[in-house]
Amino acid sequence: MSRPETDSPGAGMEFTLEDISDEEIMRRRALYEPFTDSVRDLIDAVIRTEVDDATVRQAQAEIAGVVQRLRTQQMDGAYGVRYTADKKGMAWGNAVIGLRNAIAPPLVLRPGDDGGVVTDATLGAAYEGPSGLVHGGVCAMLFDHVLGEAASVDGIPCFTGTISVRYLRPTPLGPIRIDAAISGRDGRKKIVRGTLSGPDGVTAEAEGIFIVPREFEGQAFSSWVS
Ligand SMILES: CCCCCCCCCCCCCCCC(=O)SCCNC(=O)CCNC(=O)[C@H](O)C(C)(C)COP(=O)(O)OP(=O)(O)OC[C@H]1O[C@@H](n2cnc3c(N)ncnc32)[C@H](O)[C@@H]1OP(=O)(O)O
Repeated sequence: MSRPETDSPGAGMEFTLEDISDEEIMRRRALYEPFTDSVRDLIDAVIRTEVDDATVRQAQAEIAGVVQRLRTQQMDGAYGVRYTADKKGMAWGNAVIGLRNAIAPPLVLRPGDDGGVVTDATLGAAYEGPSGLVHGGVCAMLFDHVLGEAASVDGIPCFTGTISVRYLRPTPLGPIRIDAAISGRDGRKKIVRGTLSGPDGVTAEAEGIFIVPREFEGQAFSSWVS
């Protein structure tokens, strides 16, 4: 299956231009958002089902049938970081924000009051580490992305150089919120801080050093905050 043309601005990063109208984006969103949500539901159902063995085997055969049908037409490789002609980001395969990635919660980011970014999400059974609690690696992954978005609010994408997470108390599965903002700049480096909160307040803090690749210096892409 052919793919849209890919642009490689450097640093091993590739962006793929999808020259499509807003109506086409809306059409694809309306198609894939509920489709992917139903797979998220499936993941949750698989973890928590208590049906008998025969029903599990029958469900497995039905899922295999669906997979086979979807495999009849597939793109090569991963989805890629796509954007529209007016530079709207469509990272729909992304592990954290991907609209077409059932592993992603997916996070939806919005600008924060402090020039940073904020997101609210609900983390269910698929994100469990200790019993009833969010996996520490999941917290780190979400921080990595949200801090990365906060580092990139001026439209210049950054790579994570170093990130450290301080787990203050356990994060219960359920509603969470992440806030992040740039706290300092030093040449191509941006220092970003963030917090993860549950219903009873902050449960973890993170600090990261995000680096603008040399090739991107002075280049403006566009805001990724969707
Ligand atoms: C049209 C489309 C719109 C796009 C709209 C954009 C919005 C888009 C938002 C996406 C948000 C995604 C958020 C997810 C973020 C990831 O998950 S990124 C994936 C994980 N990270 C990686 O894979 C990075 C791998 N590492 C590398 O590629 C390279 O090591 C780096 C990080 C680019 C640095 O390489 P470099 O530029 O050659 O670094 P170098 O010149 O040696 O050093 C520069 C400075 O940084 C320091 N430094 C270097 N490495 C490190 C390090 N690891 N830690 C700390 N400091 C470091 C150096 O000490 C030096 O400091 P100074 O001496 O200047 O004080």
